[in-house]
Amino acid sequence: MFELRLLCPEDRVEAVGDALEALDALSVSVEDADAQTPAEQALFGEPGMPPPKGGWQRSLVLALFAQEAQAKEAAELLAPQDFFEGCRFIAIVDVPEQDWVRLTQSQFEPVEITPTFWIVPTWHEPPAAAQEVIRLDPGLAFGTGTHPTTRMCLRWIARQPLAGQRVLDYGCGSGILAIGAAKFGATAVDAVDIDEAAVRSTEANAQANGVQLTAGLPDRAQGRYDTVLANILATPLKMLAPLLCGHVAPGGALVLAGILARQADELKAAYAPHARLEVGDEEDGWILMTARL
Ligand SMILES: C[S@@+](CC[C@H](N)C(=O)[O-])C[C@H]1O[C@@H](n2cnc3c(N)ncnc32)[C@H](O)[C@@H]1O
Repeated sequence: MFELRLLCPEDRVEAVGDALEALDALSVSVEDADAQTPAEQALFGEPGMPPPKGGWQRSLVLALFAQEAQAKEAAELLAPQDFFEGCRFIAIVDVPEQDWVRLTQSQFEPVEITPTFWIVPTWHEPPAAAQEVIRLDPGLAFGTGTHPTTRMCLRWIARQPLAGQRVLDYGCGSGILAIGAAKFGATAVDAVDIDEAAVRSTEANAQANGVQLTAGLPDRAQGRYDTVLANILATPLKMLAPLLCGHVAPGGALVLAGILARQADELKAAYAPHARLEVGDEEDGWILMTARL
């Protein structure tokens, strides 16, 4: 295995990742180039820090190729092109397959949502107590179950009588919430995201989990839903208030995450004309807010 390593500014990461995948990279992963330094950034924001929009300011893009010639060819093809601007080629490194697999796998362990509901990477056996399992491997889209905001939404899903419901996952990322809703009985699930890579990732993950859903860009959300889930961030959630509430059927549930505890009041105020938001869960400084319309 050969790893092509590039340093990319945040706004080039997606284009470069897509191009490397199109050139037969077996996988593309992204890391914080400033990890372990004072400039290290939290991926999804932390109390007191502005959340990075979609990634780190300086990202290390790591593309794995089966052959060294493929990695060299990819570097040579991409280097002269405009979209490579601002990126710096670092190296092509021979990575022993076993090390790479072990390293990736060691970073993603099964995640317990409830004692009987687990997120399990494909290389792990589900725990014996698991009755509901979402199979998910790390990819480019957000949502592996390791972030508190995702876990709180999944815990909420596990507590609800979703059987027969129409559910919307707005800002689906990997599709983890939409897949969870389908596993817990929702019969019509729409998953939407502004990021096309997230839409593709959701489709692939749904298929791998044997669930039916429709994934697309935000205009794919149509009509009213019994449950609307949106794990985004406080600022877009405030702007989306009329739109999200407009998608909730009378008596339906609205579930919002990606909100820091100290942002509860501003969210309540933004939603007040449409819905009465309450804090439903809290973990590591993040809250889940819900409303019944
Ligand atoms: C924090 S991730 C959540 C992913 C997944 N739903 C979860 O719970 O783990 C937020 C997602 O919302 C998407 N997003 C951000 N702003 C959006 C908007 N205005 N409309 C739709 N999707 C948006 C992002 O592309 C990203 O995939």
